[in-house]
Amino acid sequence: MEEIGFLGLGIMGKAMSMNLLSHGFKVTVWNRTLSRCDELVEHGATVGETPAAVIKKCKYTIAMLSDPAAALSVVFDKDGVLEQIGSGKNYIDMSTVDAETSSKISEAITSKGGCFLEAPVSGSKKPAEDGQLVILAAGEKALYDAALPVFDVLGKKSFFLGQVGNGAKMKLVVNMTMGSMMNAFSEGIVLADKSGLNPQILLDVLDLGAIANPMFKMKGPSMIQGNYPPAFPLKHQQKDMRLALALGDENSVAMPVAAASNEAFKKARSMGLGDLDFSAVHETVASGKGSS
Ligand SMILES: NC(=O)C1=CN([C@@H]2O[C@H](COP(=O)(O)OP(=O)(O)OC[C@H]3O[C@@H](n4cnc5c(N)ncnc54)[C@H](OP(=O)(O)O)[C@@H]3O)[C@@H](O)[C@H]2O)C=CC1
Ligand SMILES: O=CCCC(=O)O
Repeated sequence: MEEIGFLGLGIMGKAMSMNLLSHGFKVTVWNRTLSRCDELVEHGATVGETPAAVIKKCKYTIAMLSDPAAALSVVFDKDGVLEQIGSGKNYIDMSTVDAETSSKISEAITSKGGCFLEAPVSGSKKPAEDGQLVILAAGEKALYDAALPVFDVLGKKSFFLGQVGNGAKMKLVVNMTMGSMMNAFSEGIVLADKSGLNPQILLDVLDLGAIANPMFKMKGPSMIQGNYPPAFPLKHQQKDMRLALALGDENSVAMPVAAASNEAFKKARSMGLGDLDFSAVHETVASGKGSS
């Protein structure tokens, strides 16, 4: 595959573009805060001064941006993707956004002759570093097929889910489930502790039973310590809960558990925890500052 463009070098974008470089891809990077490109340049990347410059240079460009506002801004604003997109150019947005945002981007790109694929991912910082993401792609099938050599480096499994919007929806359903599980887990840890049990033993018991899962196993020990080093920032998890609840509204699906979990994540944001890992929602229970 030719040179890959990469827009957005946050926790995920940095790990993913680093991974592409270490697998021999030529990568041209851009980040809103340009200094974040420096480390990638040390590992062989080139810098594009604007999203438009990256699109001009590369046949394939990937974006990994924080939220719908960022994804739209990078495409539609001055010096954005749309200024250089056209026939022969391919844009793959791997950010977690809602189906409406993704469709807007898709329409703008395809109406100028470019190809579009949405491809949000499951898996966090470590899976991104290790090329173990799960890729949830939808849109132009020919672009999906062409991108498989890249997805094979970034992930352990790729799904093609059909029309644009299906990847975004699948991602939101997964993260809605994950966010609700995290709240139940936090309450369990605090309940064990306050009722005189050893939370570490709770982790051992959970890990041997029917609800054992990698998230509890990986995050439980640091949650008990009150440590929340950011892998998946809490502000992004709350964004995903919000977008999933909107999807529930559109489809008349009652989601009382997700709604309560969203309140807990909002509370955590109001406590200044938005840049910590999403497991920091534990503090809303542990500190006695719950959503009531
Ligand atoms: N972290 C995780 O575990 C996972 C995250 N995701 C999703 O991936 C996406 C990226 O997440 P992550 O890397 O963790 O997030 P970060 O907060 O670490 O990075 C966000 C990136 O978006 C850029 N950005 C934010 N606002 C704008 C804007 N208005 N214009 C241009 N660029 C902007 C930031 O640039 P700047 O450096 O200038 O701020 C940065 O490059 C999100 O959609 C998230 O939900 C999906 C799976 C896992
Ligand atoms: O969107 C973030 C997902 C985090 C994960 O799957 O562990």
